[in-house]
Amino acid sequence: MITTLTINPAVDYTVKAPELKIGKVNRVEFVSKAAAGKGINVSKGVKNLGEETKALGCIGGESGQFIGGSLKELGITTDFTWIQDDTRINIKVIDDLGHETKINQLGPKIPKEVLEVIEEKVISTIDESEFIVLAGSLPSGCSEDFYQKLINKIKEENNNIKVFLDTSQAPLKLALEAKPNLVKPNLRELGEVYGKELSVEEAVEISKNLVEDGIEMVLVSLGAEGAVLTTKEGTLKATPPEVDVVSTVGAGDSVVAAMAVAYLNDYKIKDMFRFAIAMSIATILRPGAEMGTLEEVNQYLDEIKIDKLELLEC
Ligand SMILES: Nc1ncnc2c1ncn2[C@@H]1O[C@H](COP(=O)(O)OP(=O)(O)OP(=O)(O)O)[C@@H](O)[C@H]1O
Ligand SMILES: O=P(O)(O)OC[C@@]1(O)O[C@H](CO)[C@@H](O)[C@@H]1O
Repeated sequence: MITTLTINPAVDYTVKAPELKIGKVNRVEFVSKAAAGKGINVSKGVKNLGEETKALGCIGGESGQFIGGSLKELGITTDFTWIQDDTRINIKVIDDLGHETKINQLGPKIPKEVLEVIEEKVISTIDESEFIVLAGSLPSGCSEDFYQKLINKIKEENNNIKVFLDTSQAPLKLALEAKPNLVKPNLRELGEVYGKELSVEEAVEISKNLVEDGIEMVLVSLGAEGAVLTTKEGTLKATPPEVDVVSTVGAGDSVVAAMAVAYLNDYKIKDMFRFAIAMSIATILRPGAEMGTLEEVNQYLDEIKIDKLELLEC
């Protein structure tokens, strides 16, 4: 089973403002409302790809109830911890120029006792999980080393379990020291950790160092340019086909979901990467944070170009 933790879930409202005007009244067309947050999106993706998943995290208020209800409808097992304050609402604004403006709230403060309960739930799921995916920002109340400490605890409990991490800024920087099995920053997020804007070549160099330090797989996503995946076997570059994007929200999460599913099913690295990038194409052709389906992924597999970056091989 693939367990996900979303410590800062969200209800995503996606709206269309054909010509978004800053500082003016914008009349928008409502597109969708979805249970989201990075780990929850990963669970939705895993479920669509036919594997068992359980979503952990903390939710509160009406938005929390909406998330619980939506995941139940999708047939996803959950074990959320309730908090007093409302789960945040994130707004995604799509315009006719193809921009997606993302307005993400910080999220409610999580009491210390709730964090302890969540940690216990993560640890107690270890025996029934092959993977634990930790994903998304940390809300206030959570110290920046939350993921780092949690990964250390998980690994102490059972070193065979695979931990996939998708976060950014200080929580990512600190958690790299705990050596999760997979990290999936985008190019900007990786640059933030190293304090500069990175070229793809520099990102690959950093990825190689991280792999040498003991992180099994480093996948740096590059938006429309695809992604680079570095493992002990070397570095691969995936190039997706050009498509008419509906919404890129959750594209990165769909990559994480598909990597976990492919890993669980013993795919070879190249096939795993192709599967994950095909999943991202299936996802960006759907509105809001909707994830692609297995049938759609199979349609795009042959359209993903995978190259070995020979000069940069580990
Ligand atoms: N415009 C696009 N055209 C084709 N593929 C895209 C496009 N945008 C994203 N993708 C695919 O989705 C994958 C993940 O996208 P991206 O790098 O934007 O992730 P991300 O920043 O983590 O996204 P998010 O945080 O919204 O989940 C890319 O590696 C690529 O395969
Ligand atoms: O604020 P965070 O936790 O970094 O990201 C939250 C979020 O932007 O990530 C998902 C897309 O990846 C959205 O569903 C959600 O609104």
